[in-house]
Amino acid sequence: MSTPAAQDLQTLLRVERLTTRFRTRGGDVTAVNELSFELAAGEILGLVGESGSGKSMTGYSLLDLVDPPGYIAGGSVRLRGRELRGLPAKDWQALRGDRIAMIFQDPMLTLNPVLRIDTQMVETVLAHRRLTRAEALHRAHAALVRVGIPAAGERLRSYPHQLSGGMRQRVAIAIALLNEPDLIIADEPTTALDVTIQAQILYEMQTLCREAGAGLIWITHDLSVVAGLADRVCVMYAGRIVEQGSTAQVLESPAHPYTRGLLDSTPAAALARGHRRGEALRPIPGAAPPLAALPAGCAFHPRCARADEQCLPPPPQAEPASGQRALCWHPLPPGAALSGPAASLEAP
Ligand SMILES: Nc1ncnc2c1ncn2[C@@H]1O[C@H](COP(=O)(O)OP(=O)(O)OP(=O)(O)O)[C@@H](O)[C@H]1O
Repeated sequence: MSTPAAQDLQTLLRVERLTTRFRTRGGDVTAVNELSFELAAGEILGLVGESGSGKSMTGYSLLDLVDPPGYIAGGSVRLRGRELRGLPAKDWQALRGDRIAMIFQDPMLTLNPVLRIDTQMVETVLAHRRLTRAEALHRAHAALVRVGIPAAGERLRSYPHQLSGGMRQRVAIAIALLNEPDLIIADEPTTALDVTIQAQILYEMQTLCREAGAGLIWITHDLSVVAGLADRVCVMYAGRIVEQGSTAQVLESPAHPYTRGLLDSTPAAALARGHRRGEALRPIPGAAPPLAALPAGCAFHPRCARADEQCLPPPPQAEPASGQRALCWHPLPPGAALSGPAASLEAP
């Protein structure tokens, strides 16, 4: 039998009850609410949800990059068994860009506009590795090739403003991969790219994770990206993970009515499930609530056709070990028909 410490080592990342709040004039609001999930080495986790559900803030919280008025209010983040919460700033500097890398929606959060690409990449390598400049440059070149940048040698001598938006994003991704991190957190980095380039980058990221055993958290609102990329999925709503499980489980047989609603309002997913072209998609009625005015109990209940008075107390904690994946009093039964009418979601 393995000890808890040994189990921690097998699990690349273990997040328990991570909570992040913002101080506002009306009082504190909770943007990341008791998040718990695990990630194994070589595994890809898709973090999905509507805008404002807390996906990016989760990424920043994992990297201890929450700026005031935000603050991490509690929880634990362990990387290979090592607790990261409460680490001194110098330890975080050593970790970021080395063992943990983040790829942002905006590549200019990574790139320095006044430095050539080769300078930035070589500095990133040498900050964490005892290599010669020539070796670091070789590594930078290889990273650019890996993300599909043509004429990589020439690009290395460019400044960021000389590159297209798509090219800048690929350079930012190459920088994140430079030191072969254990954990990569990618926040919608391919949303603005052409579909062919997006597909190439998704393929490269998948290969990298499989070969190097890196864990990848891919933040997105796009379920079709998750379907093609992720091994497991966490679905977020109003700061909470409302459902998690394997990609096949969650996308083919969602247990939470919100996941079901997301799927029913996603064109690519709806088409894949046999919707006819031109057939109306079913958007989720209403809008996500502001954090400052979350409904009592399950935050999704005002938009949920399955809701009743039982949904007013907080929903039960999901316990994946027992097979319960959804934070819901009325989860959809396993294998509920997806191609037929969503009777359970339609207004009575
Ligand atoms: N400075 C702030 N003060 C108060 N609330 C904030 C602040 N910054 C972010 N929030 C809130 O935190 C919540 C989570 O935001 P986050 O950016 O993580 O959402 P998201 O799911 O990544 O959305 P998107 O897909 O649009 O990036 C949002 O509801 C947002 O209003």
